[in-house]
Amino acid sequence: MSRILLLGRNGQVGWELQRSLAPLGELVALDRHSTDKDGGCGDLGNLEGLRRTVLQLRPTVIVNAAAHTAVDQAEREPDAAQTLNALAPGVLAQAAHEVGSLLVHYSTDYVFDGGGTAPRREDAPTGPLSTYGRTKLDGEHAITAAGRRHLIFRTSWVYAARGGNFAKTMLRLAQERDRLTVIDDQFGAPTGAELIADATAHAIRQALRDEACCGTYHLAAAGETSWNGYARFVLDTARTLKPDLVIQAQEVAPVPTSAFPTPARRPLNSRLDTTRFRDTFGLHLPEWQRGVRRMLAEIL
Ligand SMILES: NC(=O)C1=CN([C@@H]2O[C@H](COP(=O)(O)OP(=O)(O)OC[C@H]3O[C@@H](n4cnc5c(N)ncnc54)[C@H](OP(=O)(O)O)[C@@H]3O)[C@@H](O)[C@H]2O)C=CC1
Ligand SMILES: Cc1cn([C@H]2C[C@H](O)[C@@H](COP(=O)(O)OP(=O)(O)O[C@H]3O[C@@H](C)C(=O)[C@@H](O)[C@H]3O)O2)c(=O)[nH]c1=O
Repeated sequence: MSRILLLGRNGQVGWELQRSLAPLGELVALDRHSTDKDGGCGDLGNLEGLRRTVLQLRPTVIVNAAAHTAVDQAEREPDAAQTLNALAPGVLAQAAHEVGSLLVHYSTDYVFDGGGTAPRREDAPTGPLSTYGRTKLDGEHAITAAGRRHLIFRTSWVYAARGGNFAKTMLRLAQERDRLTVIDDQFGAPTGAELIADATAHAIRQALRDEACCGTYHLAAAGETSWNGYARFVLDTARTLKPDLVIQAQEVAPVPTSAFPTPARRPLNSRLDTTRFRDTFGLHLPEWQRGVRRMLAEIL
């Protein structure tokens, strides 16, 4: 029977993984507060504890859903971001190598520089614009350098019913303000944690049977929108699903990136080409609107 070690169990993706991974075997799900007493150390900042956890548990699969995901905050605390997003995945990869585990990890569209308009393939040149993107890319490199079989899923614009995300921010702001200003020149695909978790479980099953499936994959919902288009869709759908919801904002004004300065630069083109994922795992990735609608129906 497989033993699966899940790190970051309380995040958007981690929470959904608890559900999707449970049928695969014995699941040991940790968060940053988990200590030896309840089955290991789940703090990505404690590199020695993390390593000990893997060596003691000897899991068949390690799924790392924990990360430093506060994009602007990472500019102020690059060392913390580097430890969580780069050093910890490196330690996990090395320990996985020692005990023979398959390591599953998540990365981001923010490893790219956002040039052009075409969806990026996995082998496209990277060029992160932010500390978050750079540290996530360092994490990818640390995993591939360890030389053990792994799955790295680069995804984008993640949302879930549980946890904080852009869609929920828009819903909150639209109830407080008359007008929202939202960038309309950054493009990507909002991707549900539920979809990521289901696809991960499916891919793990396949990778345990067939080592050739290992590597880096783009895993994102189909279609594309801008943050502005996403915000409009969220508010329009919310109005339809819950007509008595008081939405103050009458306008979601489109603005260019230059008019919305943030500490971290974000890519203009976050489109991910998911052909490799589809061809390898044979899974249909639905249009982004479907999951967003479902999430809104759940939370409203
Ligand atoms: N969110 C997004 O838009 C995107 C995310 N990704 C990647 O997907 C993965 C999952 O992201 P998502 O679920 O959205 O992220 P969340 O921010 O929802 O969850 C991240 C989790 O990491 C945990 N964490 C933070 N610091 C530590 C630590 N020191 N030790 C252990 N756990 C820690 C957090 O714990 P706590 O709850 O206690 O803070 C949280 O549960 C990440 O690798 C992320 O980089 C990729 C593309 C887009
Ligand atoms: C709140 C707000 C944001 N924006 C812009 C800023 C930014 O360009 C974009 C998204 O803002 P956020 O800060 O919510 O999202 P951000 O934290 O940049 O989201 C990213 O998170 C990391 C973890 C990832 O890996 C990425 O795929 C991506 O999902 O929307 C507006 O234009 N108006 C607003 O009112």
